[in-house]
Amino acid sequence: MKKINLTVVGAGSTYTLGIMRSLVTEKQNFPLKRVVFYDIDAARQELNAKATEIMFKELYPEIEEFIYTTDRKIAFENSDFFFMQIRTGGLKMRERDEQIPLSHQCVGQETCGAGGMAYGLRSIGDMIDLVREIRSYKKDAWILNYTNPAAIVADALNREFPNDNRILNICDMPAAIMVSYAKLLGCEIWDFVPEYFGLNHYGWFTKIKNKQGEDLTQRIKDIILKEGIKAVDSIIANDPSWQATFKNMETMLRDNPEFLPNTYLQYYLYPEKMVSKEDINNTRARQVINGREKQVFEMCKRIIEKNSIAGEQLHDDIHGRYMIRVAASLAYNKGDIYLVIVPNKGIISNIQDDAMVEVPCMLTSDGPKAFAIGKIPTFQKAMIEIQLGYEKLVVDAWYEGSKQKLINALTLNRTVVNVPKAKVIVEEILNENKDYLPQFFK
Ligand SMILES: NC(=O)c1ccc[n+]([C@@H]2O[C@H](COP(=O)([O-])OP(=O)(O)OC[C@H]3O[C@@H](n4cnc5c(N)ncnc54)[C@H](O)[C@@H]3O)[C@@H](O)[C@H]2O)c1
Ligand SMILES: O=P(O)(O)OC[C@H]1O[C@H](O[C@H]2[C@H](O)[C@@H](O)[C@@H](O)O[C@@H]2CO)[C@H](O)[C@@H](O)[C@@H]1O
Ligand SMILES: [Mn+2]
Repeated sequence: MKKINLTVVGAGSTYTLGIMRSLVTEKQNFPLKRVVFYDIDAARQELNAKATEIMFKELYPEIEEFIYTTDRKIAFENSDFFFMQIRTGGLKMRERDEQIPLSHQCVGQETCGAGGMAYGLRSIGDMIDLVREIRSYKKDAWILNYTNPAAIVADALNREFPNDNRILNICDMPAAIMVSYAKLLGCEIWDFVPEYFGLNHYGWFTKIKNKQGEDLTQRIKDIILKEGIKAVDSIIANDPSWQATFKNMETMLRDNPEFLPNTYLQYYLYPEKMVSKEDINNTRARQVINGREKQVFEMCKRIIEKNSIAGEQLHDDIHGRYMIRVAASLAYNKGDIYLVIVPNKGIISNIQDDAMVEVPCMLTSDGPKAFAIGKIPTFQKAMIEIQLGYEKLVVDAWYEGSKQKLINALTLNRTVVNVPKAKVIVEEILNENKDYLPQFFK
């Protein structure tokens, strides 16, 4: 097996340490030669880097070189794989994305509704810029993107790099849900062959089989309706907000038992309930700042201080392992099946071709190959079409600097709908994001 050179872009992320620990778990599947960290925030990255260096010395001495840098040339010129996970504007801007819609009694969320629109508008420019520069050094490297909102980022990257099938947008949510299904059945997520369709954070599992071909769907539904379902992956197991989200998955299934829903549908199906449980002064961003972000960087500091990971609860996680397994299937032409986000091009036959859809794909060194899904039912088709209209209008608006298209986008979005609300929210979001979006202020 040829050993891989990997670059992590946005290496100051709260997820970096978990991904690095997951690389240890997956070292047989995805053996590494060199790891490079790149971030624009040197101080933030350095904490993750110094802790990672210590962990690699203890658990992954086979890695020949580990460096961290803010220099793009050093970071980009020699890698086979790029894991992208930036957050333009940071968690501080995430908080504003959540607060602005909430102040108008609309869902305030990182990737859904008006908050997702604001975050999408900020992410597009940085992501296009980064991918363009990576491509100037490495034409054939695999670029695996986690940067959110993945639906909007995927659409923009597909417009900008239409013939580049080595850019894959990925979400860990379906995998995290499957980890919980696996727990219910007493098996492993890697035993599952999922059938799923939708847009990112907006989809449904239609079937879950095991690798022996046994259909497990009804058993999973029955257990959820009888016993409930819990978040069990290491990052989210002890998080009350994620447990509440998994509880809502049960409600969604009870209200419509046709398919197994993605957790994120809660924001579109129960927007009033989601708004009513929020505290505008303690939205999810604030919880992450006081929770995951604090814990991760405190752990880094302890590891650096002790010069060892001994005694630390440093776990692998599905977020890391999913990305790494996707990468391994591409690198080694394994033909494994994972859910990724790809141009529709007839996969869902009654949805437009240029939709970026999240579907099962076989992953080989030729890139992702999706399986035909055919026609989807009227309810899901209509849900997808309005959301797709919203996503397309947001990306159009970014290119054109069109405020009207943003208002139209939010008018379509199930979390806003009313034109007067759409207008005032767009106005406030643009004002808050002036520095990131000069095209709207010409
Ligand atoms: N697709 C998924 O399912 C999934 C799952 C989890 C997280 N995410 C996404 O991963 C990203 C990281 O999340 P987080 O909560 O750890 O955020 P974070 O703010 O902790 O980390 C993001 C890092 O990106 C850096 N950054 C910002 N702009 C950059 C640029 N232009 N170039 C290089 N680095 C840059 C920041 O300095 C920061 O260190 C977010 O986009 C988040 O939404 C996606
Ligand atoms: O509110 P946050 O920052 O805790 O989470 C936002 C992200 O949520 C999903 O990712 C989960 C993932 O599903 C789970 O496996 C584990 O890794 O935790 C992640 C978040 O904590 C979602 O898929 C992402 O797109 C969101 O950014
Ligand atoms: Mn996601």
